[in-house]
Amino acid sequence: MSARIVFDLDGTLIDSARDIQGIANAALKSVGAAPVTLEETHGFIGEGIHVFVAKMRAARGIPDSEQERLLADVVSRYDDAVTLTEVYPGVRDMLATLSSHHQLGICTNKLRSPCMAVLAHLGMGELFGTVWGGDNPLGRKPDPAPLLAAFADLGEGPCLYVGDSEVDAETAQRAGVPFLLFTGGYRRTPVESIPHAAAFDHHAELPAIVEGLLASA
Ligand SMILES: O=C(O)COP(=O)(O)O
Ligand SMILES: [Mg+2]
Repeated sequence: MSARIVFDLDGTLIDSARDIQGIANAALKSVGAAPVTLEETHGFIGEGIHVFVAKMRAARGIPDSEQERLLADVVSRYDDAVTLTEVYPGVRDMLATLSSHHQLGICTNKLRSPCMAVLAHLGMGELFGTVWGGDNPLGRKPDPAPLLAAFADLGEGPCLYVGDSEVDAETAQRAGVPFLLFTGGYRRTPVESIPHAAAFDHHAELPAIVEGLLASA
């Protein structure tokens, strides 16, 4: 049975935290603040770049009045922040396998422009029938609207959402679709506390999980 499978991006298909840390620290340097660590960066990703910058400011005691200036600084560097990003092990084979039977899409809170830039840089731009970024007019995850729109773009068939975070799990729940949790991304809480239909540690596991869920649906 052909299904519609939508993926989150940061922390799910790609490990982009080093690039995001780099542009965050360039912005922090411009206001004389100390850099953020990779671990802090993981904790700030997932709710869009506005929230990232707000959390980054809070961690360094930078006032609200600096939000827009820092946000503009980070966004201005975002399209070029691709060189340190890595595709998680097994992702390319997994996508090749799934795309031969199913329709694939992306629903991320990353802005659409850097999302398309990093997908193009990694040679993955052609695999997805639809891409919804965090600056779409319908809303941002955990609002289910962009996820539902992504599924609608992909036509017919059962729906699955694959992500790495608490926000993704809530989005799937609100959209009424099964959630598949990649445990190796940027989640902040234990796997057991994040609602999921299935969890996996390596992307090579995903095609069999998908077929199992579709067979039992
Ligand atoms: O917070 C972001 O900018 C993007 O994160 P996501 O791809 O995990 O939705
Ligand atoms: Mg994510």
